Amino acid sequence: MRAQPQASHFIAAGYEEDTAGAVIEDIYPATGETIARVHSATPEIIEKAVAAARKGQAKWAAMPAVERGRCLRKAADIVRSRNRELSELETLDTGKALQETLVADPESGAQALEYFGSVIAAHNGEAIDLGGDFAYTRREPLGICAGIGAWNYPIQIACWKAAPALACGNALIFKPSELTPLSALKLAEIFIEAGVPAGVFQVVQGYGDVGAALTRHEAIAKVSLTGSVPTGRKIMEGASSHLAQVTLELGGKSPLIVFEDADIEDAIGGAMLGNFYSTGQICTNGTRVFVQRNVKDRFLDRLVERTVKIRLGDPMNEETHLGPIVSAAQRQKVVDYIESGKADGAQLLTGGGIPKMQGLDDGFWIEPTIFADVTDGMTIAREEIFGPVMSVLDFDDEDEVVARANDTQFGLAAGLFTKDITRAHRVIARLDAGTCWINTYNLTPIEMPFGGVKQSGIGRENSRAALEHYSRIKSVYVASGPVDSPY
Ligand SMILES: NC(=O)c1ccc[n+]([C@@H]2O[C@H](COP(=O)([O-])OP(=O)(O)OC[C@H]3O[C@@H](n4cnc5c(N)ncnc54)[C@H](O)[C@@H]3O)[C@@H](O)[C@H]2O)c1
Repeated sequence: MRAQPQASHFIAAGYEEDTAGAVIEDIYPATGETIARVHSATPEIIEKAVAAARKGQAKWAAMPAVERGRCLRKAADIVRSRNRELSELETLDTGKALQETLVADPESGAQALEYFGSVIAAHNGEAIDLGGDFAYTRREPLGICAGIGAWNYPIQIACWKAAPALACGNALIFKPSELTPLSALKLAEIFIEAGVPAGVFQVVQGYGDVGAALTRHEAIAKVSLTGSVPTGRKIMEGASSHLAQVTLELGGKSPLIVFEDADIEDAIGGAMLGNFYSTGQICTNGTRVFVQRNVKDRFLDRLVERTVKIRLGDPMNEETHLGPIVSAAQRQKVVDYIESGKADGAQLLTGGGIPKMQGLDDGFWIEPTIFADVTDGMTIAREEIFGPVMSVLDFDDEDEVVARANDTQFGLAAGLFTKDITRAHRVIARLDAGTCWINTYNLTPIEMPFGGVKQSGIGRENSRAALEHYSRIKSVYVASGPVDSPY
């Protein structure tokens, strides 16, 4: 299987190559085959991208917002019309089941383009009456922004950053994860087709050093990262060299709380969705499932019954539920966490191994895994695993579970299941998390702000909140009479 792009980077309005850059092997996680080879951006490529962004951004920012919005909505239509092609590419790059990518990946990107393409014309400054004199504010773009992506939702991440950035009149230089370089290039082609000027959305490939070079570049006004907490720290440090703004969407170890009065089948559905979808490679996953003690046995019995029915297999087969993990290194990390869970005395209820996959044995497979009797101090309850490993913990009462849920450096997401709606709101208000769900899990509609607190991040993506992070306010005082000067 080959998915070789025309060239590694997308600069100005077309593909560009510089073979002096380090080679990036793009591997199909289901088979271990190399599907493409691209080169990491050299300093010359980065400078070309910055120069083209300067030109393109000036033109783009001068267009009325309603026209920029029209281009973004056209891009949304093109993404939708190529959904299958883009989904297949995303499946090749990530290994995620086509059953998922067909409904979730390009489509959520299209929703971002459509949403920001629609709301931007109404995103204006304000007029402030000062009693005769007045002031007004302008919402202006920041200039050139850099987007740096993780590998779990490549085209969605590119769109979640590009849509609000471009809507506000910025240019975006996007660096995909080195593990998933392909779909952002297709998005760049689509923007050009939709009428977005050259240089406004560009793609440079690279490892962390390219992300670091972009972050430290003085022309970059803002860096938006989706990635891990350690990378977030480095980006904040790099951006501080010239006080660039940051949006950081980082990792998590989110609590999902099941109270005794919950609809148990729903709660199990939420816990499975929030631990196994995308083979567990979702930042908001509710990987600490707290179940109230008197419903624990019922919960676990049905959870295992339902989990063993999950179908692993060829990701391109639309009947397949779960594909492999993205890379051999990430799979090894997951295996190590499973071993640590066993060594710490958690009870392995199902999974925990590398399955036999006929014809796909060189892929990076792992079974959906459930541990019960997990306690707060165990490594599997404290660290982000980023694989299909669910930890189930018991609790007795509300105060206790809130304190334990909050006892973590992370604060990305949280969820709870209960029929007592008063309790639902009371507990949600007490949880340290940026994105929460009541009686469901992991739904992230574009209209809802998305992001974390504590070490899970800074800033918000999606919703009108994202527009605040990609524009700056200019205040203008307007006098209506002579200057009242004592001199
Ligand atoms: N909050 C969210 O929205 C969200 C969504 C998806 C994934 N994530 C998180 O992402 C992580 C998994 O993704 P990952 O392994 O690709 O993360 P990562 O931090 O290793 O890499 C993310 C990106 O940062 C780049 N990078 C690495 N070092 C850099 C540096 N010094 N300067 C600039 N860029 C650098 C990488 O090349 C990659 O493109 C998990 O922690 C997960 O929770 C968060």
